[in-house]
Amino acid sequence: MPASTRSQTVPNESNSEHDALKEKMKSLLALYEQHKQKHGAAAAAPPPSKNPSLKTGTRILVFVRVRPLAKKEMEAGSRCCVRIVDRRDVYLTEFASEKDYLRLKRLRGRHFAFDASFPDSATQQDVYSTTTSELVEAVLQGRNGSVFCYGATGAGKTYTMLGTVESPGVMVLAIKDLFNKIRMRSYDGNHAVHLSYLEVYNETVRDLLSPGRPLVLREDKQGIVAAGLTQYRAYSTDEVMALLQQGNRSRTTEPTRANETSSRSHAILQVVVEYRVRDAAMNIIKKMGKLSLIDLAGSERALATDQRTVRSLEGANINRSLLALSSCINALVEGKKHIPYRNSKLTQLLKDSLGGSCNTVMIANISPSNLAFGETQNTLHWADRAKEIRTKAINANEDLLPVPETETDQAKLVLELQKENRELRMQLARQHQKIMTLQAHSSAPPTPPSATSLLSTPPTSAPPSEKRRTRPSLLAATHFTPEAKNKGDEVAVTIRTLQQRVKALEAELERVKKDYSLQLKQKDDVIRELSQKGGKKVVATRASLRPKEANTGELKSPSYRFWSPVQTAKKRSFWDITTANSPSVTTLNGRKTRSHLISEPTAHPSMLLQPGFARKKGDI
Ligand SMILES: Nc1ncnc2c1ncn2[C@@H]1O[C@H](COP(=O)(O)OP(=O)(O)OP(=O)(O)O)[C@@H](O)[C@H]1O
Repeated sequence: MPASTRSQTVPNESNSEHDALKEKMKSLLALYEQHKQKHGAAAAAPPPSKNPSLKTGTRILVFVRVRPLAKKEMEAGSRCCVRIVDRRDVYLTEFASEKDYLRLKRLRGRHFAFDASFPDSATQQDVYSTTTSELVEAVLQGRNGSVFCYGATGAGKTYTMLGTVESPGVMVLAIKDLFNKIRMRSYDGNHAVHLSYLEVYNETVRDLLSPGRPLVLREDKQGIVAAGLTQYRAYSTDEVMALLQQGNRSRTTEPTRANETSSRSHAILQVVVEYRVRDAAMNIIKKMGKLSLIDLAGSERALATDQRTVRSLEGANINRSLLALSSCINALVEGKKHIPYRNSKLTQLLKDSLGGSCNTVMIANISPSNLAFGETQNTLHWADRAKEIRTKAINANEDLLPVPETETDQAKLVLELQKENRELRMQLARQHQKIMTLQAHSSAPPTPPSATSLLSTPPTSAPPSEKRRTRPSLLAATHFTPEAKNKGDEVAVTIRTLQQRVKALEAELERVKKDYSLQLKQKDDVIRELSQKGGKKVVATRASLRPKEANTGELKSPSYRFWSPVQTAKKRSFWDITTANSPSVTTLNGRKTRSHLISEPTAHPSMLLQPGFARKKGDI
């Protein structure tokens, strides 16, 4: 066959094949169209999600932390019965008892899987970043978060939550992170941070920032709240740390057989962040996120602790609230309609964290010692069960409040005025410092002139006008001319001059003080007026919180930032508690608190005192 003929035949065959394919495609498309019309859009949509978390909310994240073997445990010849596998699983080994001759040398073990598990070498930062840092970020987006530490006495709950000065725990790291994140986001003071710290002891709720009468729980729009609980407006990490330290000292502790300074109460630190954002319609919206950090009391069995005295009642109450917590967890896991939150104060307070729309994290603390096998097994079982709890689907702050523009402007103005007030107070403090220095110099005996002072004697030939303009220097007054050096009367004259200058400066300071006080008062009035105009209580302002008093112009303690709606029986300010009024051995209503461990006053408010926190690594 010639090439030309062949070349003609091939396209003819291919064309018919091509047409057949085209026909097939057409019929398939028609079929598809028919199917689409019959089943509608759903046919093309992906199948409904089988992930229950999308329907029922997010799962509680459960982590386990193993603490190092304690000295006592090592001395008692205990063995390590816990192993962390792949940073997730916990392998618990039950060693046969030496007296159990039948099972001698036989081992039993069990695997538990968690979201992550931390070996005894894990740092506080490791624990914080894995468990809590995401919650802090979510709080800044208006979502609530809770972290609670569970475990037997001495398992390391307080260490994990509060930590030590050298290794601060989750509470401190979370607040540090929160302030850093706020600083990065807003430079205009848009975020307000309020803080409260309470304990539940023997079924009573106590304010740890302002210890006094027990608080009553009531339910309002925001959930269960402790009426009269101090809300502290915080501005920096340092002051929060000092507050935590102070609050922790007021916490009820008792030596138990299992732990020398065992926390006998459940402690709840709540940090509320309020801020304003613009929505799509450019309205200003108020948002709020709440972070709850909870250090539960030891979950040990009654026998492990001292059962003879007050401890029996205390232990019963701890067990009661933890039992109530277990019942709630069981009811939540089983999907029951009624969750028995009302069975204890603790569960009432944790209602939001367990069943509400909240990101919840649980850190179960365990000891690695085989002597604590029973407690460890209980904790792991409990934690394993808690994994199944699902909190409500997160609905980033349902109650967003639109804020009218005028109110925002007012709020901004209030913030600016507050800032200005702070600066004025600082200036006042500096002036005060100056006069103190002057007074110290005037009461000191005149020092003989040094070579340098002799050389630096100011020229006497300066024109009178210049002399008047320059402020008389104190140092200049102590300079002696060589001729006057040996003359006693010259010294006396100099002292007199000095005293006159001090007096003049004191008068000047008095005038400055009066000026500043007047300015501060005026600004306070403006702030108060603006707050009242907005129809809202501005919790943070000094004027709205401080009782009316004569303005002496003296520096005030930061106690004005405590906001207690209900007066407590014996209300003390922050500084009162940490200094003069603080008894060296504290028993509050018969309770022992950590403050009995403190012998020296705090050197600097920003320093975390060891006794206020978990004991040192070496002590265990
Ligand atoms: N991860 C850890 N690294 C080093 N030391 C730790 C660790 N965890 C706990 N400890 C130490 O173990 C001891 C007991 O810890 P902690 O007081 O935190 O226990 P607890 O669970 O809070 O006990 P309680 O319920 O009785 O208050 C402390 O001395 C603490 O410093």
